[in-house]
Amino acid sequence: MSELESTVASPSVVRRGSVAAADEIVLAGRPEAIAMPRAEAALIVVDMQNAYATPGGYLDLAGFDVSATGPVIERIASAIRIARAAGITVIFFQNGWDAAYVEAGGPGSPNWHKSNALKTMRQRPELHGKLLAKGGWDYALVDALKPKAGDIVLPKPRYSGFFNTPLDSILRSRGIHHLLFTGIATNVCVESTLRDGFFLEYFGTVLEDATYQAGPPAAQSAAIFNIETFFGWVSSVDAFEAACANHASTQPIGTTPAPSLSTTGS
Ligand SMILES: NC(=O)N/C=C\C(=O)O
Repeated sequence: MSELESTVASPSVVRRGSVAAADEIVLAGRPEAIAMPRAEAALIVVDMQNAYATPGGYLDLAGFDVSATGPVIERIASAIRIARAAGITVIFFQNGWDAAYVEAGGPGSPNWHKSNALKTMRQRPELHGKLLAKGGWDYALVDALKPKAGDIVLPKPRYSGFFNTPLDSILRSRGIHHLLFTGIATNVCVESTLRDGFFLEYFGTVLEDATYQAGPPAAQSAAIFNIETFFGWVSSVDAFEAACANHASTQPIGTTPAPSLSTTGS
């Protein structure tokens, strides 16, 4: 038993309410399995744009390694397929700004100083107007992950999907309390959105094999540690698929089996 496990006693399955809904799924995860009604869950696809996932896009041009994003794109495509088949709302985010970068903020905004896209464009003026600009290739979602009718697509101007977007009101109006996260980057926009969701009383779970970091592998590990330990739960695309395949379970509360998810692996 790890030091953390010995100090934090946990139930085997976390459930928001005390009653298991008929459409409940139980997702294997860490530090516990987590139960959620499908009608109260949304799959969040964070910033799967050429900027973040394609060679020649912003992250690549700014010096971040995006060579391993192919399998992540495939797993996100699987998660989207599973969610749609299970009737779970799918929400795509697209990060960026208007072509004149008014929404990015000027020197009075920390975003102007910290955004590596803006910094890259200042260093390489020939890129001005290309990175994360609405309407351009860099801003576009990758070809393999295109929204379908019924999905929701939200632009966002900062790392958190809750900031200056209608996400909270969209979720509240639909009675959604559980957010399943995929996308890039785990340690920036995924973690920022999951953290803000935590403060707004949303239960956040990251499907870790459907995410990828901006930076070294340690950035992924640290984000996953933070989420598992402080802000939410960690699961996988396979566990999501298994949970949705088993959603017809009629077991009464207290006897729900707690699927296990190994703490080793990606
Ligand atoms: N989508 C993200 O996580 N973005 C990370 C960095 C940036 O947008 O500059």
